[in-house]
Formats: sequence, C-alpha cells, structure tokens
Amino acid sequence: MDLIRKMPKIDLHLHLDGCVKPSTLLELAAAQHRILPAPDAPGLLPYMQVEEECRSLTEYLQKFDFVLPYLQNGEALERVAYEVTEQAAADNVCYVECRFAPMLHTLEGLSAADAVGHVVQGLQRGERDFGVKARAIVICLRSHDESANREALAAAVRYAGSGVAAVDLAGDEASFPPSLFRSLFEDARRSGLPVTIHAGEAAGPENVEEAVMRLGAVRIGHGVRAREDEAVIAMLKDQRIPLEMCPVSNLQTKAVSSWNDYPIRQYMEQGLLVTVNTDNPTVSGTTMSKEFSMLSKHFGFTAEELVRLVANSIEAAFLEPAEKEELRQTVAGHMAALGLSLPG
Ligand SMILES: O=c1[nH]cnc2c1ncn2[C@H]1C[C@H](O)[C@@H](CO)O1
Ligand SMILES: [Zn+2]
Repeated sequence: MDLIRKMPKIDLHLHLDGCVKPSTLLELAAAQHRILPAPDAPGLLPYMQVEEECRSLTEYLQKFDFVLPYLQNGEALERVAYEVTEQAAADNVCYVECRFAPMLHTLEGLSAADAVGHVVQGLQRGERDFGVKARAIVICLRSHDESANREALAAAVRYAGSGVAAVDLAGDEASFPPSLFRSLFEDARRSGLPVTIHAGEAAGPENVEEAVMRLGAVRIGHGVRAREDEAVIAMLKDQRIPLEMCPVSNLQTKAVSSWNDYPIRQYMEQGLLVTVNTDNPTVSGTTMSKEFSMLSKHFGFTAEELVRLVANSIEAAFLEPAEKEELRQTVAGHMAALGLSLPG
C-alpha cells in the first residue's frame, strides 16, 4: 500500500462535481447563506457518497443533485477545481484531466463560457501551487437538449488549447443512446477538440461501437460492457482506443455484478489499452491509491502491472506530444526513485 501511495499516478477520468470535499461544501453553503441538512462534514457525507446498496447508474447520478446548487458561481467553481489539484497532489497523482458539464453551473446566471473560465483558472492556480499538471474536459449531457449542448461545446472551443483538452458525453446512458448526438459530435470533431464518450457503462457494446465509429470518440469512458461483443473488442484493439476504466465506480453503478466479474485483466490480456481512474472520489469514496489497491487485492496486480497502467495513461493523455514527453520524463523520474521502471 505504501508503494502504491508513493507511486506517481495519473487520473484521466474525474468529475469536478463528484469530488467536492464535505468540508468545502460546508464553507460554500455558509458563504452563500444556504442551509445544509447536516452541520458537519461526517454528517454531510451520506448525502454526497453512494452506499454499498447503490443499484444503478441512475441512482448513482442522484448524488450529484445534492452538490450542484452550491456550484453556481465563479468563486465556488474555481475553488473546487483548485482543490482537485490539491487532492491529486496529496495522493501523488501528477496529472489529472478534470471533467465537468458547464451547463450544470448556469442556474444562477453564470454563462457556460464563464463556468469553463473559472474551472480553468482554478486548475491552473493548482498547477502552480501543487506541481500537478491539470487539464479540463467539457461534458455535454445526454439529458440536455441540442441547444444547451451546443452552448457547452462553444464554451469548450473558446478554451481549446488554453485549459480545455477535450469534450465528453455523460449522464444517463440507458435512456439516451449516443446516436442522438451525431450532429453535435460532428461539430465537436470539426472544432479539432478530441472526443471521449461515456459508453458501455449502463448500456451495451453497440454504444461503444457507435461512440467510436460514428461520434469519433478517440477514448471511451468505462467500456465495461464492450466485452459482450468480440467485434467491438477487436475494433478497440485495432484502433488502439484507450478505455478509461473506473473500477470502484463500475462496481457501484452495477456495470458489473462483482469484482470477480470485472473484465480488467481480460482486457489487458486481449491487448486493449486500459487506464484506471477514479470517476468521482467523493461520490465513490475512492482515490487513485484505493483503485490500485483494489486491483492488487482482487486481481493480484503487481507493481510492474500498475506501472504499465500509468504508462498507458500517459499514452492516452489529451496532451500535445511535447507536453506528453515532459510528463513521461517526470513520471519516469519518480518511478526510478522507487526502483521501478516505466515502459517506453
Ligand atoms: O460514471 C458516470 N457516468 C455517466 N455520467 C456521470 C458519471 N459520473 C458522473 N456523471 C455525470 C453526473 C455529473 O453531474 C456530470 C458532470 O460531471 O456527469
Ligand atoms: Zn464518468
């Protein structure tokens, strides 16, 4: 566990509104003169974190409704983004891609572009203070209409290359298949921003295929159910599409029924480019170190195998080649100090 904690790690799939600290929520609520249902951090946690008995992605997503009312101004957004980098540094995560849906933060008059601007500012301040590299990913939501999603996309394009690294599609996968978003993502691709899409989490492998082949996704969020179709697995392998797997979250949302059933080893043996991420540290009660510990506990992952996952994340990162090389050098240096070598 100590080696896992010290190991330099990368988190490519983490939602801003899924990692608000209860202690921060208390302060945000006080500053906004809002009443919370509990007076202290331990009392708030059950409102912000799923229980063992979570039955589905739909139930999991309800936890986000609790924090969103407090994330409606620039100061709050900048603060939670800053704390993403602080939390990353505390777990030796040296690069983080933090995703969020700007339209969820416009309920009190903030524009989508301003929301993105504040998050980017928080991440950049965190980069300076904590020595963690950070980029934002802008999420379009499955439950939002075309015009809301176009506003989110326009905000992403405005910050493309200056803080925003990609666009994503998230939300209720079971009710809204990716095919509904073809025209939106055609425009996203035209803008030059890379695309990652949540798929194969709460619906089948056809969504993974659609996301890659029709929506132009160059990475897939989760992809757990891709295993139900050999042709989809072959496509992911041939096109070297990274999977952003989030083991603890995937168990909670019932993308799989048990650890025994989790296809991570199978995917690695099939030659897929697997990365491991947290999804929502507060909602899921996890950290990168916990994710790696679970893999070591349930699948016997060795230190070398965990290092391979970190190397995969470097390959999958939405960074320019020179920045990626710089990240590789940093990670390789930290690994070497622990007696570990980063594969090329
Ligand atoms: O695992 C997930 N799958 C689909 N949507 C998700 C997941 N985790 C968070 N979200 C949604 C809820 C958040 O409010 C939104 C923006 O971060 O993204
Ligand atoms: Zn996610």
